[in-house]
Amino acid sequence: MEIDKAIGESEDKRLKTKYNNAIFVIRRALSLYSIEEVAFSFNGGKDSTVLLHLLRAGYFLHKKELSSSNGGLSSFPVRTIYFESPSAFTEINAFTYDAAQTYGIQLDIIRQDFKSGLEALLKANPIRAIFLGVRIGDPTAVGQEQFSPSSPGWPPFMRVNPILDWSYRDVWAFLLTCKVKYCSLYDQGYTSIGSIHDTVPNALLSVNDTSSKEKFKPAYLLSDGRLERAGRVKKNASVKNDVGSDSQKHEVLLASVIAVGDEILSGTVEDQLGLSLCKKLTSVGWSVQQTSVLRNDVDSVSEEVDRQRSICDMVFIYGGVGPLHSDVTLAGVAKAFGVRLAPDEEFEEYLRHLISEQCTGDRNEMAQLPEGITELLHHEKLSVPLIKCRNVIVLAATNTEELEKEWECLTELTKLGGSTSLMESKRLMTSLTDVEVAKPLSKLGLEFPDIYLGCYRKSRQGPIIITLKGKDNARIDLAVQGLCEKFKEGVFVDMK
Ligand SMILES: Cc1cc2nc3c(=O)[nH]c(=O)nc-3n(C[C@H](O)[C@H](O)[C@H](O)COP(=O)(O)O)c2cc1C
Ligand SMILES: Nc1ncnc2c1ncn2[C@@H]1O[C@H](COP(=O)(O)OP(=O)(O)OP(=O)(O)O)[C@@H](O)[C@H]1O
Ligand SMILES: [Mg+2]
Repeated sequence: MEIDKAIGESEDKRLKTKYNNAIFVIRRALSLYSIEEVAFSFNGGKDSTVLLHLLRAGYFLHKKELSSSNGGLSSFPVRTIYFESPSAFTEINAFTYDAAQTYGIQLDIIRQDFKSGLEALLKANPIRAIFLGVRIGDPTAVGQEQFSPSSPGWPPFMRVNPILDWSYRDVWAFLLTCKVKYCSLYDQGYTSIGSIHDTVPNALLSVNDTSSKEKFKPAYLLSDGRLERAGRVKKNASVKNDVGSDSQKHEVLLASVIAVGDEILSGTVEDQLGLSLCKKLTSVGWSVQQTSVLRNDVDSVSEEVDRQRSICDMVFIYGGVGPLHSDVTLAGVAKAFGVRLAPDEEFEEYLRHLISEQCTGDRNEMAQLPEGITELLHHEKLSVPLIKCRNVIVLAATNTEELEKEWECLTELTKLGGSTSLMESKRLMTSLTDVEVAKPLSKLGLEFPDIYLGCYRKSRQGPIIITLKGKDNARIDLAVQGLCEKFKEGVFVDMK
């Protein structure tokens, strides 16, 4: 079998591992289900094309083991389904039909939507499992395993995803190493192909050319595989790096700060990062709603993150980030969002640079990130990008110096401060007793509902410090004036 031979002869260790794992999944499926009970969902895309060749190789190896025959593979008996749509690219249709002919595949063309088509297919055939070329990073891969039952509301069958853990680069390494044909659109800058209405060549492959027609490099030259869908026209708005939508622009943004560390709870280590973060957030106009310290425990983290992410605009979490057994923060964040941790090739690359000589094996546990929700925020000053999972920022800092650097980069990258309207504030000190100020202060609160009034004392007998905060300086001045009028002159000292 030429594919098995090509991979065997390749020196790409990673590709060999991916290939062997995929073949293992295929052979497991072929042992669990009879050949009449399986189907292959083929659409001429690159992932589908990889799967076609893996399935042929897997089937060949499976058959060889059963019959100890050494013959070639002239036909491929796995039922192959193609959902043909009027909005498919002609190149995709042509490639799909061509491949079927080349490899002796009997194509079942379905001209219905996925769900209805599958319902009819399963009614008419004993199919129990369907092979798909779904990969981590695809929007539909979230929550899937290599064997995943179809979703509730879909006809019942097993989705088999042999290349779920393959990266964009793995796909191209396979297609190029095996020298197999793929759809011509990939050589014209298309990196992921949907319909003619939502797919254009990937702008990241654009070649600056003086002639009027824009040219593109082939898909396999895209260096950052995470951007393979950049050629898909987005259904809803653009990806934003800045926090706070326009509707929130004039509201105070709410933050929650979470520390993870048994050592903080036992008093062994003092948490200085929380204090520093609260100061920083406040200084750029955020309102910190809560700080919490959690045990190094996945469920504690997931429950707290889940709660805070729905209440606050942004959650900042630190501690418990790394490869140790106690480093559970990312697992907790993943669980809070109902996704799993999955290897992130790009992050792995950064870590490899950082700890290259200590890196053993082909998997780095630290490179596992919450799947489908993670955005890496790069900054030239950081050796490893910051991790942002929707509205949760995972900080790797372990001391205030490191935090300082991460914060600086974060504010530059996300406009943390720029998108919010800064709060104005004033502080007053008085030696009046708390009994004397209590009532007038609560009255002031009712008169100025838009002004935040905070009080604290440095000691039981010492002076009281009153903070007034709001978005409008004039309103703060008015509140201060209102407060002073309730007392004798000179009892409040302006602390600036
Ligand atoms: C064979 C097959 C099985 C599918 N099974 C499911 C499923 O179990 N659950 C689900 O939500 N979507 C299922 N889908 C739909 C895909 O997840 C996804 O919606 C589709 O591939 C995306 O195509 P689109 O971008 O054209 O909408 C299935 C699709 C195919 C082709
Ligand atoms: N119209 C379709 N007919 C049959 N199978 C399909 C169809 N659309 C999607 N699939 C299945 O879903 C998988 C994932 O689709 P997806 O579009 O992500 O990958 P692809 O088309 O193989 O490659 P690309 O990401 O380059 O478009 C396919 O590999 C295929 O198994
Ligand atoms: Mg596709």
